[in-house]
Amino acid sequence: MATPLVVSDVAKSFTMHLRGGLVLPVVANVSFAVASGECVVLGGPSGIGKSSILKMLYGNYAVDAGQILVSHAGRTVDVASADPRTVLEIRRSALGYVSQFLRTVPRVAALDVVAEPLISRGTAPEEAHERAAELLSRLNLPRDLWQLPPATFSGGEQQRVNIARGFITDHAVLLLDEPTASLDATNRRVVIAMIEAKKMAGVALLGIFHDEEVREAVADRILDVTAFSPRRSAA
Ligand SMILES: Nc1ncnc2c1ncn2[C@@H]1O[C@H](COP(=O)(O)OP(=O)(O)OP(=O)(O)O)[C@@H](O)[C@H]1O
Repeated sequence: MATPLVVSDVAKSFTMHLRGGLVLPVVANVSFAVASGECVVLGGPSGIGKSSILKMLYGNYAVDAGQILVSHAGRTVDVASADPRTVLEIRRSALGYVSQFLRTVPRVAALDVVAEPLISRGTAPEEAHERAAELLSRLNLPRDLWQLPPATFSGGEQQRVNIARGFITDHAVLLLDEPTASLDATNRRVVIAMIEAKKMAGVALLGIFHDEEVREAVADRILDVTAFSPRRSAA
């Protein structure tokens, strides 16, 4: 079976157009792979480029160089050079992402927000809603919130909706950007167990976790992003 995620020689810099075109190099020569059933955690100090790496992998940020190979169902796609339509297709079928904050859509109920990725992959709405309800109940989201749009939910409630939405599919690769940052200890433990279940199912996980307890519990390997920082020698 092909390795689900292979990153090779990726580089990224930001050009600050409002600052006379100042170029800020963020990472260079980023090379690593995440195997099926493995959870790799991106480490290193604040501002070193951890979130930028996740955003490039998900196709939110363009890359200056390198390849981001995602394998799924016998084919491999390079997210770094894929056209937008292919990126959307790979997100739907193979590449999941739990961002730090939920992007709420007005007037869409929490249960529908969570069920949507399954429905868009062809699961019957009833079955998708059942699965969404299971996840929301596992994450202790009060049942009377399920039919409400999450816009007015607390930070931790929104984060749990976001986690449920990200975990509902069986994507081969799952990117996690501080999914437990706003959670209490009980729900952090639920998320740790959900990550363990994904590993058992053979998913390749790559995440950022500032919480040490969570990091220790889930990480098979910590990858220090300082090694990819072009600014490290200047620091
Ligand atoms: N869209 C952007 N435009 C310009 N600079 C950016 C942009 N996104 C990130 N940066 C810069 O890139 C560097 C890396 O930021 P990034 O958010 O990836 O770091 P991080 O390691 O995830 O930090 P933290 O742990 O604090 O979240 C920072 O210097 C940041 O200011």
